[in-house]
Amino acid sequence: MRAQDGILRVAVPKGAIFEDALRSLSAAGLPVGVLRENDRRLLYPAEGVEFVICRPTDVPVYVEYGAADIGIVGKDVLEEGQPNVVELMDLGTGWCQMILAAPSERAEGVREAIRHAEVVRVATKYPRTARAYFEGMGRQAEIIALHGSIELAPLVGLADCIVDLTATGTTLRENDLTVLDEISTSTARLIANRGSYRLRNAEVAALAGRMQRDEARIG
Ligand SMILES: Nc1ncnc2c1ncn2[C@@H]1O[C@H](COP(=O)(O)OP(=O)(O)OP(=O)(O)O)[C@@H](O)[C@H]1O
Ligand SMILES: O=P(O)(O)OC[C@H]1O[C@H](OP(=O)(O)OP(=O)(O)O)[C@H](O)[C@@H]1O
Repeated sequence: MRAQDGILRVAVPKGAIFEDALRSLSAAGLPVGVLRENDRRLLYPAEGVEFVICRPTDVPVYVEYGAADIGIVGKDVLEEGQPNVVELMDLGTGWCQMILAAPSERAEGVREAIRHAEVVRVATKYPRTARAYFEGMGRQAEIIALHGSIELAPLVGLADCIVDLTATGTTLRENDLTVLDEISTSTARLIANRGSYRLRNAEVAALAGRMQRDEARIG
């Protein structure tokens, strides 16, 4: 485990929230100009800080274990993984919705199957979230865990429906899927390692204080 008294290390997610994460970190005065999303270089020492670029789902892992002091990650990932980290701030960026969806032509059938407590097959990248959603309704589901392109699964008979994220709605539309239910909404969060938060509180709190929230999406 690394000591928490060195240079602050920040985990930055590549992908959908990369640019917004850079904007937030830049607003806090961090020198993000060195970062390149698609470089093969993954560790970026900069002035007074060090950045790591990783997959979004891995950000909380680096932060929980103290390999990074702080990081930026979607609320959806936190709800799914339940990492032991401090959630410092809702940045308001990276808005998206977790939805239940099915092929439009079979949407009514899937709705009825769920209503009659039949076991439906659900493809998702978020198995815990999907299971909790069905259990919350007193329903059972067979969860098929996938890693991407979830919308494909019900089109080829791998699943009846999906639990996945939507933002613009383009992917649902392009694949003729209908939203059956809105499960939750997600925005990007600033998270901190518990030890870093305790031992470097002034530094971490000051940094969070300088970050600008995108108020439009904060409820
Ligand atoms: N279409 C979208 N528009 C805006 N934000 C999104 C969208 N899809 C996902 N997000 C948000 O951005 C985060 C990163 O999504 P992205 O699609 O880049 O990574 P991922 O492929 O889910 O992650 P991993 O590679 O670790 O599996 C998500 O956790 C979510 O909070
Ligand atoms: O509503 P939209 O704006 O179309 O965005 C929704 C898509 O974005 C995410 O996919 P991502 O880009 O992460 O690719 P993936 O399918 O490989 O996970 C999500 O899983 C949807 O597929």
